[in-house]
Amino acid sequence: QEEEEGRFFIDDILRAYFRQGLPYREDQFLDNLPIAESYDFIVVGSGPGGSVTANRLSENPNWTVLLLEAGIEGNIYTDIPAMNPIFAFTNYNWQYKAEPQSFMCRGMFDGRCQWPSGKGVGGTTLWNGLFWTRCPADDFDEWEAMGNPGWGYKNMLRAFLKVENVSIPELKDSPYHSTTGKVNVQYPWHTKISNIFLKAGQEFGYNLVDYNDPRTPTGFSRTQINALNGRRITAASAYLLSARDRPNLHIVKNAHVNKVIIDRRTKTAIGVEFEKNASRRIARAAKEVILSAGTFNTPKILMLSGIGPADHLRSMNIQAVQDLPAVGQHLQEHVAPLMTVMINTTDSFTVRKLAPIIVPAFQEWLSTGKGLLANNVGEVLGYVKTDPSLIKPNIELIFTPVSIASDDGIFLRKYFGISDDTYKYSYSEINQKESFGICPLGMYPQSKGEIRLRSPNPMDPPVIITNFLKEPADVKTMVDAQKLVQRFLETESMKRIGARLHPKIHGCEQFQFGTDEFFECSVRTITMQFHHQCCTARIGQDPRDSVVTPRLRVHGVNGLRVVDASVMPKIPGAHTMSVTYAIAENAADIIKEDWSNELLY
Ligand SMILES: Cc1cc2nc3c(=O)[nH]c(=O)nc-3n(C[C@H](O)[C@H](O)[C@H](O)COP(=O)(O)OP(=O)(O)OC[C@H]3O[C@@H](n4cnc5c(N)ncnc54)[C@H](O)[C@@H]3O)c2cc1C
Repeated sequence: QEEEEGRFFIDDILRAYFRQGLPYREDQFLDNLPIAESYDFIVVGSGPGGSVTANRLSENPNWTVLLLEAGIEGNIYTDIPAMNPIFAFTNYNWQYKAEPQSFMCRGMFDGRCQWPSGKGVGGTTLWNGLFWTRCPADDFDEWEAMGNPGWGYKNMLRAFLKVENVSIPELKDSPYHSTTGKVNVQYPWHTKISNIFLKAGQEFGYNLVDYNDPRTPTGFSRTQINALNGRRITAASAYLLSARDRPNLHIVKNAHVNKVIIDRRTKTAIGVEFEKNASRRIARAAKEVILSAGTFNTPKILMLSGIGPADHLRSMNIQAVQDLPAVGQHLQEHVAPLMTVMINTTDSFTVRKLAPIIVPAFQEWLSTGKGLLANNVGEVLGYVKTDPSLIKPNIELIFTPVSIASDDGIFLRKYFGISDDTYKYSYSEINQKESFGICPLGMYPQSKGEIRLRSPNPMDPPVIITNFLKEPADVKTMVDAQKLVQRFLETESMKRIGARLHPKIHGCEQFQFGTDEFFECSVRTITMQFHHQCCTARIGQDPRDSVVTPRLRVHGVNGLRVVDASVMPKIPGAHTMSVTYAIAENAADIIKEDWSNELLY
């Protein structure tokens, strides 16, 4: 009988799902066609970079495109916004970890930062945090001013408008939003406490704004997320589902690319070597290979192919094709302290409160796309300045209706990798007490890390050296940001709910709470990462300091480009997904233009 009931429940889920007009996603990409020997373009990786590129190139019926992805497609659960951290524990995550560092993540297991990145058709958009943010316009103008024509705000805005289909009523007529793109954007279903965050933001001196409008980069807002009717929109659902039946586009999942095959005589990429179903295969590219494997794996594949710092390649016994010292360098990321705020009201969420309502919440999400599960957890954003004389915001305040202590250390602690000792000392006495979280994210960090090969074996994870919080300026910003949060908690709305910072952090006992030393220790101990890794194959004119040209061609190698978050010349003051989509739309135009007259190429 139990089995029958289970069956009934699953059928019910599927029926409700179909009623929403959304196809159930298992086996969307059947992967049952033989792989041809040669295609015009081979795209590696199906995140926003690869999915957009494969879609746009296969719009030309005269071009054949092969998209190779190491993972599999998403499913009904990856569609649920509130479920996102769960997939860190699955095969949808490459399961990389940074090397131990003294600058940050001191309170994590073995002093190592967890560093998730998505593996699947749709890339990291299958289970990321859904924050849809761009950044102040001049971040892109700075990219252009670094010597990269075509990457200023004007072109990026054109690309954002191509990507986006906004369904927030008050933004539909804005010249900075669009209703014709492929990625739906809406506000998430929100909790009651989010209204208090917004009100406190106004009391703190900030307006309610559209943070994606370049005229109002500073202010508070509900988070815009990439979802439709409470369901996640991924790079696959936006860009691949509609294109998967094109006869000239071949999407192959479970295909791990080992390296690019390069004709050493002409220094031209002629194909890729990949593994599928435990056998090693080769596919040839008549025109180009495009790497969209993300900030960690794109430089890894380049180095395995003989493109990278010559001394490092030598140490790995890899014969260099092209000495490019910047491959894997300039790694940047956004970090923040994870701040826990205790309150006197019953507005936050704890495991105890959630347990009895989780099944009804699932049913509500299935039938209406609303409710708790349609919430992306980071539901309000505030773009603020630690120093009023700054010309643009330097901190993004992220408000969550739960804190690290809300779940008894069962789940979030493991997601962040916080060690048992650190958790026990810092949080056990506030387990499941009413609290919420604030993360003041530093938008413009200066510290830089790097990616290196661990070995010449393509299946080995790369070495990730973070170095974040190495630069004193970054530490000062994080200290100032925590003092700013202290001041924020003095607003009337925050005082009314009894908001106060939880003052205890393991390893920081020797410092008095509220001092610079304490705040420095806190961010170095419980370091929250946002996984906005970028810049390891950055655009630039100078091959000594960049990896691809402004046309995204790998310096010194023909027929090879990179289109993903790794090409960003500098980390933008935004979560990086929408920026990567826009980069890829821009890139597709560039590639089409370059091939519009093949004789000129
Ligand atoms: C946990 C998490 C939460 C995040 N939350 C947000 C957020 O809320 N908002 C936001 O804007 N950004 C967020 N990001 C960042 C954002 O998701 C990325 O910036 C974006 O997905 C980058 O796109 P990409 O195309 O460069 O790479 P990815 O999306 O990572 O896609 C790369 C793809 O290449 C595939 N691949 C890699 N190596 C190989 C290989 N050897 N062979 C074949 N395929 C390969 C991978 O499996 C993957 O599918 C988050 C990231 C993480 C990890």
